[in-house]
Amino acid sequence: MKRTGGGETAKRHAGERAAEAVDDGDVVGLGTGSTAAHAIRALGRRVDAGLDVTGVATSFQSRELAREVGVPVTTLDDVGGVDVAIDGADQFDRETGALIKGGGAAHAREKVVDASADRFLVVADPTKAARGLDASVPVEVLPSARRPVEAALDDLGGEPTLRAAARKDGPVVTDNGNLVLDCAFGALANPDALAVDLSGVPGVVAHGLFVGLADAVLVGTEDGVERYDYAAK
Ligand SMILES: O=C[C@H](O)[C@H](O)[C@H](O)COP(=O)(O)O
Repeated sequence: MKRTGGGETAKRHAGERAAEAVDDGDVVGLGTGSTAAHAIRALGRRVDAGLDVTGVATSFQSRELAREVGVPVTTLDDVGGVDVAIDGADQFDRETGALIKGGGAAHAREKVVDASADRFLVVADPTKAARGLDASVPVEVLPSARRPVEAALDDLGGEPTLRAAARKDGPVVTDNGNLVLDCAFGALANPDALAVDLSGVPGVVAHGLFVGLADAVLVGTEDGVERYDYAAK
């Protein structure tokens, strides 16, 4: 999947604002992607300044970055849930706060961590804002289930494409050892219903529709941050 651009300054503003919302003693879900990375770096600076936090990583990449910037990491096994999760999005519906995630193929672990959060803050740049959702939905599938899942996605009105690796011959393989089908549905008339349908397909590990999870989306701009609040969960 093509990673969307978005200005680095805007992403940094969003990430830094989210990191400011973390309290001393919090367990923090560490999202994946270029915008969440700004939040992890900002958290690292707050840890240097004395903040006591522990992170739960959502991917190999976010764990590596956390270690690099000095944010101690633990696992959901150890803590059960997080106080606040900070994560990016590929597209969000301004009206409802529904998200499409998984541009970095990390959405399975992200969903577990983000859903376990008391507060889930999404960080984004303005290119992610939309009226409704119409981006392709990443669907992580067991390798052995690829063909039947493709058929089921087709039955649901989607057009699945196996995500190819950028610097390896063959497909993207997720941190969980699975494949990703990017499924185009066009404009999503009912994301909630589609989310339920996708979750019910045998062989689907996780899909990138995050409906009713976000408490707020912080959209960085060149000058500051716009905040959208939602009544989540
Ligand atoms: O799998 C990756 C994640 O869902 C990311 O949070 C999402 O793709 C947004 O990434 P970025 O902030 O780099 O646009």
